[in-house]
Amino acid sequence: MIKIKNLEKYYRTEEVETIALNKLNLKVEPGEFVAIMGPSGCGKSTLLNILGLLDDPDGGEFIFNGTDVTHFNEKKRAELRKQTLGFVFQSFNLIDELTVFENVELPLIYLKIGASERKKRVEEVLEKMQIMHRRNHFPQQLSGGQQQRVAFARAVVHSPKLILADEPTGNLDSNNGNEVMQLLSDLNASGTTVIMVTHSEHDARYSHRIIRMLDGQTVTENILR
Ligand SMILES: Nc1ncnc2c1ncn2[C@@H]1O[C@H](COP(=O)(O)OP(=O)(O)OP(=O)(O)O)[C@@H](O)[C@H]1O
Repeated sequence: MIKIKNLEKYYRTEEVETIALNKLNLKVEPGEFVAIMGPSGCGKSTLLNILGLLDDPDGGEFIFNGTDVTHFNEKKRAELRKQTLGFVFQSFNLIDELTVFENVELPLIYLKIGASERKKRVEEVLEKMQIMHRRNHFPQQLSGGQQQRVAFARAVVHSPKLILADEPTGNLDSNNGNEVMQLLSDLNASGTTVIMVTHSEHDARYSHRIIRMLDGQTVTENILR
């Protein structure tokens, strides 16, 4: 699903140049659940942004689903993003002015799916995430755990091939955190590829493989199952 070769990313400010990714190599097969770990500043978010087609690399090669996307322009990246990717963030990133239902409906509106099909799919996923009873609430009226379940519903409502999760339990207590990790595991068990950045060894143990990064490179790998 993902083949990355010698990936490079630099950040230049007036005085300094930071090498965020230094000829990084990575392969992820369809159906895998991979955790990415490493100290602050080692390049995890930079890598996740490139994997999520939110940013482009300065060097190297990125093959996604058999297509070379290294030099895709923003229009092509956005198209691929909305069709095939789902994002889950530490800060949930829900839109405060929209209800639960409307937040989850958004990816389907972007895909120009009709209203009755949207309603069906949104209700289905809200049921699955056990948050249907809050469908007309606004994000601020929900607990952290409930907000993350809504964010999950939004991430998966269009059945993406790949879920990218950035510290998905970072703002949750351990009960809600475990629930969210179980949701990720269930999604993965039903065929969705998952790549998750985490600082938590506990969360990483839900994955199949832990990739450890240092100074913009992958350094070790632990195969868990
Ligand atoms: N927009 C930017 N401008 C300049 N430097 C940046 C920018 N974004 C990231 N960097 C630098 O690139 C390096 C990698 O950052 P990145 O955010 O990918 O690390 P990280 O592993 O995700 O860290 P954390 O665990 O703290 O979130 C760091 O040295 C960081 O300071």
